[in-house]
Amino acid sequence: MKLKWKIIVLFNIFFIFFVSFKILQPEDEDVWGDNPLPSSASREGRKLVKILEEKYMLRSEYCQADDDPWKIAADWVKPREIIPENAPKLGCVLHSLKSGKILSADVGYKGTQLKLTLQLEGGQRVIFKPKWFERDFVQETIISGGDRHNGEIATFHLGRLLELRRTPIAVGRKINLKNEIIPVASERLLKTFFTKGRNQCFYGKCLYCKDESTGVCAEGDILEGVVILWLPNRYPLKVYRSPWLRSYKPGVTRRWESDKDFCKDVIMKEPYNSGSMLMDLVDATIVDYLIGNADRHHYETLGTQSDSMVLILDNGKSFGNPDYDEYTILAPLYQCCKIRESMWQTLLMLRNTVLSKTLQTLLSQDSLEPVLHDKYYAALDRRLERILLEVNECIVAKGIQQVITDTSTHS
Ligand SMILES: Nc1ncnc2c1ncn2[C@@H]1O[C@H](COP(=O)(O)OP(=O)(O)OP(=O)(O)O)[C@@H](O)[C@H]1O
Ligand SMILES: [Mn+2]
Repeated sequence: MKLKWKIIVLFNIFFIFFVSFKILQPEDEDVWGDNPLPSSASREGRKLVKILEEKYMLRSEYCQADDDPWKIAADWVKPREIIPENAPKLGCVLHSLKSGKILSADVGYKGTQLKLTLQLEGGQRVIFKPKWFERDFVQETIISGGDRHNGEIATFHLGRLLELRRTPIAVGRKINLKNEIIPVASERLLKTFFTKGRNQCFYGKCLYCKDESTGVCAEGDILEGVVILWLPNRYPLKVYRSPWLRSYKPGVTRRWESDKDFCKDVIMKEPYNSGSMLMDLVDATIVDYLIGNADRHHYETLGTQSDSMVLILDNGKSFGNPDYDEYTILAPLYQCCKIRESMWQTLLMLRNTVLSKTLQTLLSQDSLEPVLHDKYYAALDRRLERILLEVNECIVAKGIQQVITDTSTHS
């Protein structure tokens, strides 16, 4: 064959290989299934999701022989965070929470809702909030209904993604009431056990725990719920009434609901006139709007310093309706028109479904997956946009200097 023909044949072979490779190459968009990111954001978004998954997914569930999970978790707690940004042992702690032997079980310690206080092997105290609803159950109103155990799990991981890390460590667990609770239950808890058909039930002791009609039932002996790690006692919790408290009485409204200048008064007074409290409340508001929690009537700080963090404790009244967004939850944000720069940047980063995609991956690691009904992922992305819209409106009205506050000062 002449050289010229050899070159033509070789060129054709190369061309065929090149075209076949391009045809067989997997489409990037496949990763997103039916719901691709907008094309302009897709490449950047995919990269971000990958980075965040890399950062936040649990690598190993298992503890090393010399790991003490309870000491690890207690050492994590600092005045402004419950877990560190980088927590490679989180898998070990969550695994211990969901599988640790239950040494004793008692009625809930505080609060109005049914819960258990458990002591796990190694002496760790935890709370167990039981499952009441299926994932697709829609609550009648924003403040009605019992706790959603899955909301506690989702909010813990959402708190990590938002770089707040002020939500208590929570993990799904199925407990066998007959084998794991009844043999170690306190007398006062045991007294509240009863059966309904073949299901084991109990009604515990709390404000709303009355009798069998207010009890919760397992499926057979197995009760699904969330285990929440108790915070170490070295920091006393201090309770504050939220300035944006709802009235809870039909027909009665509170001042913040009608007074657009309400925040002006709040920021003049203790404890909001200095320290980190006001901006911590704005952070909590953002979490609450995303999860649909209109029930943060009180909040607690970890410790009593002016920069002690506002804990985002008790997230059970969440994820009750994926199709309804309660605007007034955002009142501290749109009335005060202030947001920390770090929070703003994080929210901007999580746009274009990065939030929902990443959270979905993180939640898929919980043994109770799916933790949330699919509809809530669209709700999270929609609510995130709404928050950013409010921030923009504030910037237009007041100027960026007034609205975006410096992270380093917390306030
Ligand atoms: N992880 C925790 N570590 C330490 N203390 C906690 C923890 N979780 C809850 N508590 C304490 O127990 C109280 C009641 O817990 P929680 O708010 O979850 O219960 P609740 O029954 O839903 O309360 P409420 O009726 O006020 O809504 C909290 O206000 C807090 O003081
Ligand atoms: Mn509650």
